[in-house]
Amino acid sequence: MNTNIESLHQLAIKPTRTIIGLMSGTSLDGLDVALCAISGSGTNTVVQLKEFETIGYSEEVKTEIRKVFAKKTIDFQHLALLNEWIGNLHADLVLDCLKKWNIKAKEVDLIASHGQTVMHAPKIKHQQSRFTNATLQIGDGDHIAVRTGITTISDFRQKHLAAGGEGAPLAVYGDYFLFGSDQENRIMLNIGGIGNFTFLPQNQNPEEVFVTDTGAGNTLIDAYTKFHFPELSYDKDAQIAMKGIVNQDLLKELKNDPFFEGTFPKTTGPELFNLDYVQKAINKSNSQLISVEDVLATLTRFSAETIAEAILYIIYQSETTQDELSLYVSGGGLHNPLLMTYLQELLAFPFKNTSELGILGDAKEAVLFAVLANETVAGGKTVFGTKKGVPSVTMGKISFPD
Ligand SMILES: Nc1ncnc2c1ncn2[C@@H]1O[C@H](COP(=O)(O)OP(=O)(O)OP(=O)(O)O)[C@@H](O)[C@H]1O
Ligand SMILES: CC(=O)N[C@H]1[C@@H]2OC[C@@H](O2)[C@@H](O)[C@@H]1O[C@H](C)C(=O)O
Repeated sequence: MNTNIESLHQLAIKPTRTIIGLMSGTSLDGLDVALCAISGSGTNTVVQLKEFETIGYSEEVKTEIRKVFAKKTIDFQHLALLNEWIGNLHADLVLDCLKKWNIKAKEVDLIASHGQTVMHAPKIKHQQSRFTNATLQIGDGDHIAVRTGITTISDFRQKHLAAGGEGAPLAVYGDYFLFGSDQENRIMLNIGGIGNFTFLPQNQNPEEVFVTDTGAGNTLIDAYTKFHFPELSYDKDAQIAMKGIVNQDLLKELKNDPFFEGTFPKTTGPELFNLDYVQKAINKSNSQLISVEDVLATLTRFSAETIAEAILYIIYQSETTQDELSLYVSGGGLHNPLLMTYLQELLAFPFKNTSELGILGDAKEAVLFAVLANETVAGGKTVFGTKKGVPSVTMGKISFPD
């Protein structure tokens, strides 16, 4: 037997596995690195977050990724170069973290790597009849495994596509395993570049679990801020948006897109929600003369309203009353005070931070990929029923270091 298969078997039967989850999302702010101790699997999964770091990307890295990110036309050679380059970059960032944490590579059982999404193309977006849903993450797992010496599980989204999903959101699996409760109905809301949420009913029936993207989270706020203030990558603490007022005509036009009329669940990305989207809405609503501050206030309100409307619709469908619900927020949007004030205005139930459930909000997505890798080696299929969007599969490809 290949010794790698034997070691995989050994780590699958260990009581606790040390798994590093890596997430680099649509905001291109950096790589989230979460060192987790994970025992059990499925709904018996227990995670202890041992260490967490977000390592900011340098301007050079952001510039190289932006050359292909969410673009229809790219230099194909550059994409091939980046696939290897990002793999090795992520491997180096993991090695830096291990050094800082004083942990040896051989003490880590697995790396779970999401990679960098460069294109998300559900059929509803590309609308080409002969092709189905597609998504592409780069930063190949073989490079991470060879460079770190740690077995790496990566490219989680392709199995989801193969089994009929849109390749996202994957958060639902980890959310259900880690945060399902028989004490309350829960909404696990993540506000990254894109917003998404999982609904976890108190009855804990996996067939009633639900997940969807909601539309823009921070991505339009970030893009518009960067366009007008090139030295800034986001509107820190909503300092700019707070000086503006919401323009109702622009808001109405921003919400006037087929994405919002499509049935749930659905997924999206910066392929749709980008500067061009904002510019078109400004032109159509004749709001060319409004201030940058007003546009940012309106974009912030747009994110809040579309998140809130999606949540309220799903709650209504599930016949859950609002006083039986708690909402746990994670992702960078949690730190935007204006966005959070708007959301709280629109949703009447208690807001909590995922830290109250033992996982730091900023770390949640990286932890979720560690949980997915744990399922791949030590778990099994959880049956989420035939509901579109949550295929009952384990995900990820295994790369051995030698
Ligand atoms: N203090 C703050 N004030 C305002 N916004 C903030 C603050 N801190 C973080 N953010 C927002 O959070 C973003 C980063 O969020 P996060 O890291 O969750 O995104 P991501 O993982 O890249 O996204 P996705 O999950 O959609 O792929 C920043 O780009 C910024 O818009
Ligand atoms: C294709 C892709 O990378 N999608 C991301 C993105 O960021 C948020 C939202 O859009 C979500 O669908 C997904 O990430 C999280 C981790 C998910 O799959 O649950």
